[in-house]
Amino acid sequence: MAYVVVSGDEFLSASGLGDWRVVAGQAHALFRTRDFATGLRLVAEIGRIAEAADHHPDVNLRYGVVEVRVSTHDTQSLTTVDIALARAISAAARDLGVKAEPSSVRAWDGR
Ligand SMILES: C[C@H](O)[C@H](O)[C@H]1CNC2=NC(N)=NC(=O)C2=N1
Repeated sequence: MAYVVVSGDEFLSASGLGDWRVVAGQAHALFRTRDFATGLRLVAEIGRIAEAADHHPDVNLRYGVVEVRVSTHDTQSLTTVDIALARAISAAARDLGVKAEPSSVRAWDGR
């Protein structure tokens, strides 16, 4: 795929990405899901979105929390595809009544 690379600032200034923060070149969101079942539903929806787009985030499911990290592996950067994926993930969370907590975003291990 011909990716269009964007900087962290360009990613964050795209519309509809208020849930997201950029840490070490990757975009992160943290969703407070309140319980495990809601977290599982959000992860399932993220999986459906990722497979449809053939673009896959990293996901960390815990009790009450789903952390999501997005970047493009092929370019080792953020791209316009990450913008679309992040928007779709935020919309899925909103549809489930799940709120993001950008102030709690942190970097986590592994790429
Ligand atoms: C062949 C396939 O299209 C590629 O490997 C896709 C799959 N999913 C992907 N997901 C992400 N996040 N970055 C990629 O570069 C990527 N590449």
